[in-house]
Amino acid sequence: MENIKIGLAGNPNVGKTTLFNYLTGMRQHVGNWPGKTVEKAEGHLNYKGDKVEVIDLPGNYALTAHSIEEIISRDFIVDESSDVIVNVVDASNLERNLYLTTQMMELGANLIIALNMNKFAKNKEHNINSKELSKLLGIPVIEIEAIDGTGVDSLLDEIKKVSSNSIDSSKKLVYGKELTLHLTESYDDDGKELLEIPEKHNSIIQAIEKDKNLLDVPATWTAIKLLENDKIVTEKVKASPEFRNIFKELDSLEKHLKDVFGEDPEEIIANYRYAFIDGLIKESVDKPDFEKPTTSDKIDKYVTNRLLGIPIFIAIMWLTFQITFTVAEPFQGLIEEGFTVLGDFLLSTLGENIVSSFLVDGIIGGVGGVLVFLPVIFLMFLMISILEDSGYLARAAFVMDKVMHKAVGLHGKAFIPMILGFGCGVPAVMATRTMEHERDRLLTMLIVPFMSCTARIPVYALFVAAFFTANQGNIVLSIYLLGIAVAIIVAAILKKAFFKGITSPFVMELPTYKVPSVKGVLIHTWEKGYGFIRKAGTIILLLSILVWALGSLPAGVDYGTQESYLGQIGTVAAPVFAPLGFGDWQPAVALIVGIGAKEVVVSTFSSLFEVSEEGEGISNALKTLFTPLTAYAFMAFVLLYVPCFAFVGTIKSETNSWKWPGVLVLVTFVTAYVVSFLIYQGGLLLGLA
Ligand SMILES: Nc1nc2c(ncn2[C@@H]2O[C@H](COP(=O)(O)OP(=O)(O)OP(=O)(O)O)[C@@H](O)[C@H]2O)c(=O)[nH]1
Ligand SMILES: [Mg+2]
Repeated sequence: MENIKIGLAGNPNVGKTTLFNYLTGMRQHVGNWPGKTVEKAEGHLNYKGDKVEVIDLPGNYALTAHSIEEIISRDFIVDESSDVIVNVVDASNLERNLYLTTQMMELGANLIIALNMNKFAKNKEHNINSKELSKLLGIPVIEIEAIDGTGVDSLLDEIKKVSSNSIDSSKKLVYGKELTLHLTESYDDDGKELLEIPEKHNSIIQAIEKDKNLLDVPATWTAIKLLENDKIVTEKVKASPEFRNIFKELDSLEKHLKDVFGEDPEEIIANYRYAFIDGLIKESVDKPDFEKPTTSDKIDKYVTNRLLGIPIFIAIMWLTFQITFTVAEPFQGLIEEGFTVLGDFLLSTLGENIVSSFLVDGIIGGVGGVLVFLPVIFLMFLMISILEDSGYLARAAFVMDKVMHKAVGLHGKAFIPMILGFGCGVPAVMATRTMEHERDRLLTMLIVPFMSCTARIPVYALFVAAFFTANQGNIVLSIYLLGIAVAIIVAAILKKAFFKGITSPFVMELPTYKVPSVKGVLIHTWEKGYGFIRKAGTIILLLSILVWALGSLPAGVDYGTQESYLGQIGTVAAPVFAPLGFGDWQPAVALIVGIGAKEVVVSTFSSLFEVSEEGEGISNALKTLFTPLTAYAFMAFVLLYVPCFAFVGTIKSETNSWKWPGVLVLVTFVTAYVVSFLIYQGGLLLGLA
């Protein structure tokens, strides 16, 4: 029994994780937009008596040192003792995909190409001769269909073959006479001198070859990376005793290339890569001279249209909320009734004492108060999963990108994280890893929390049911749009004040539309929904118990009254919120505990009111504290202030300092305060009180 370690590498959104899941039977996140996988995942399978370890890598277009996920993939190929790299390639975008392939070939990786999405290539009338392609590249090319496992057995057979008989994939790579002369290594694999290279021509290679420590990667690769100004490789070479000589040769080669081509070395290398790919495609792919617009192109003519894009985006969100709130309502009522019956039963059997108060006020009031919104949350996740898997979510990001790039100058790659922020801010922050510039990345992290995450939905659901019964969906839509508008404004201000500088343009790739599979959508919905249930059983439960304890102490007070510790804390904090329209102690307490997790705003209210308003329901209790205007200001505050502990913690771990979490807390709190203030005071002026 052998142990074979393989890595799945390739462009974003080509089906690496789909193949990984098929191979390992695991359930890593798959979705129809680029940049889902940001960390590598590991799994394994047994195939014909061998153990195959599989590593799913984040997608990338290049192997430069520009962003974290590129470095992860590169380090994997360079450092880890993998046996085979399976390059998953989208057959319908062969040209672009092969650009990464050439860079892995520069590394001499032991490569196999898994040609995926062949159906989409056929739809475009691209006929790929994979045998020819394989011959030209000097590496095996296997056609697969990752989604149903077609061809996966042949792929595994090939992996087994190649793992014990490795291929030097750099062999067939040619970069024109000029570069080839300068970048060819002096010795071949067997240590035989390659005599045909004229003397002095490959002197940079010879200089690199003098330091054995630099030879864990091909010397040619190091030279290319030096020419490309790669930060990490440059640092590594600087540490070499040979560095003076190497940089001297680099300088003279750079000058030479500039003289000959009149371009930067980086461009020259890219041009050569494309020329190589161009040749490959001409030889091995038969495609029509004029590409017919695909169905995706036809849909995109409207969906990403300059004028229609935003109205369509808003219309889809509107529909999402209408469906969510209308369908969820009856189910919500059922769960509510269930908890009421359970509470009454506990009270009648246990009588009024500390135990029944703990169970009824603390647990049922707290956790139950949030679980009531399970149907809304699940429906919302269902809708998001459908939008995500169909490919629309990437379009939404694209449409927002156009607006924000013009208005704010924010980097295009910021939009996937922002759209993800509608689900949960934590993965959204992780997704900022694809951004090259630290400044863009930090700015994006600071505005992601304004995208309304699902944890806030219970708060909206509670308030719209009480104050805006007839327009629930519309009001929630307006809150979401408010979040987007605030994100744009805050980004513009921060950018002007602290994050000056030009942002590099970025062309966002739009995945092909797909009819989402029922199974895929249900799996996604469940994965997200399960996260909510787990949260109810952990942080929400803990904070509910804390609220209950503070509401019951000091000994002898009536639960949840102003005399309790909870009431005292709220009374001290309440004046801060008075200018925003909600100056009572209960909202103040709810907001304070809600810093832990937004759902706890709801659990706190339900825990406080379930008893004091016996049977009247929490809606009626809220009506004594809020008017529709102050309720709206309160929802806006919940939308905009510090998202939750988990978010702050993620910022801490992603930036490795306490500075940015501090900035985040400040920015979100100030923004929430200012916006709620404007809503309330503006509403008063308009006579909406
Ligand atoms: N029709 C079809 N769709 C596929 C196939 N393989 C993957 N997909 C779909 O393509 C999309 C992207 O798949 P992923 O596996 O998440 O892609 P990835 O390469 O891991 O993407 P990143 O993690 O972003 O780099 C998903 O919507 C998949 O369902 C395939 O063989 N046929
Ligand atoms: Mg993936």
